[in-house]
Amino acid sequence: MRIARDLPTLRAELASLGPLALVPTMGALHEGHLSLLAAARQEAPAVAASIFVNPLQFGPNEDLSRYPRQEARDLEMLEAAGCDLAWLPSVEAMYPPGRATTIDVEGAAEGWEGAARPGHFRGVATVCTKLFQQTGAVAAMFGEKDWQQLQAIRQVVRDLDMPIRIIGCPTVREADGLAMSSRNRFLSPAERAQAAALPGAMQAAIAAMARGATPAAALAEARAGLAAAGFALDYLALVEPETLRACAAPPARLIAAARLGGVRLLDNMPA
Ligand SMILES: Nc1ncnc2c1ncn2[C@@H]1O[C@H](COP(=O)(O)OP(=O)(O)OP(=O)(O)O)[C@@H](O)[C@H]1O
Ligand SMILES: CC(C)(CO)[C@@H](O)C(=O)[O-]
Ligand code: BAL
Repeated sequence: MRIARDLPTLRAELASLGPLALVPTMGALHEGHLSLLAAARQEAPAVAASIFVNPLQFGPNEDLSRYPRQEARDLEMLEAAGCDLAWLPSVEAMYPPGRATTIDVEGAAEGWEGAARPGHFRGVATVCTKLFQQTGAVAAMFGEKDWQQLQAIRQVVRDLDMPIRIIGCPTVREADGLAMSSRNRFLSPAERAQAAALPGAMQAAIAAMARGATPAAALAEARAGLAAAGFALDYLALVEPETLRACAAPPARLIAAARLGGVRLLDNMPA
């Protein structure tokens, strides 16, 4: 596996690779990331992964400094997964002094995560645009776990006529249903045992609606159950899958964000 940490090296390595599918990550890799790498193999002859903890997408009071970093282990995992190229830019390589351009995305990026984390999707859209430009990837893989992010990136690529295919990949879950996430490691053992109640409550709400319960009643019951289980719910809502506009009833996407202890969990499911 080739490793590049600056743009000249990246360009030199790219010259000897064929068309590329890119897996953008912030590192601290797990099975969810590996599923994106496996899917990338189906999209192009060469596979690249980027690891970059992007300061631009973190708010001033968020967890940038404690975001998990484990580069040596990540590189071993990428190598074992058959990745051809690892792109690990420094913050200076990604954002040299004097930069003055960002990508502001509205539409799918409005509300929900966009409201809870002001500036977050500006940071995500800017870094993804740069990663697409830097690598010239023909396809990029994103997890459905971050559903609004996936739709926001599709919005950017559509609006800016970018010649890249955006591929959404299913959420990989732990045995008890919790969506895998790099931040799950910050759950205490008691919180970890409790965490699967989030997807559990979402599934129960979807099942109740399928049996004829009104969405309002089904979601109210899920909210009450989660509050009783110790979650601080940011949102639990039915939305149109692509626009992320709130909608009254299925068919829809059920999206949720909830805090358990110091950890913010995201999840979503078709409803
Ligand atoms: N459980 C998962 N299943 C499928 N894809 C995932 C999963 N978790 C993360 N991804 C995807 O991997 C890519 C990189 O995500 P990232 O590096 O932020 O990992 P993460 O586990 O989502 O970490 P975080 O704790 O920041 O949410 C994103 O496209 C994300 O949606
Ligand atoms: C897409 C991404 C790598 C951009 O920094 C990040 O938001 C993530 O890991 O989901
Ligand atoms: N996977 C989403 C990246 C973030 O939380 O900033």
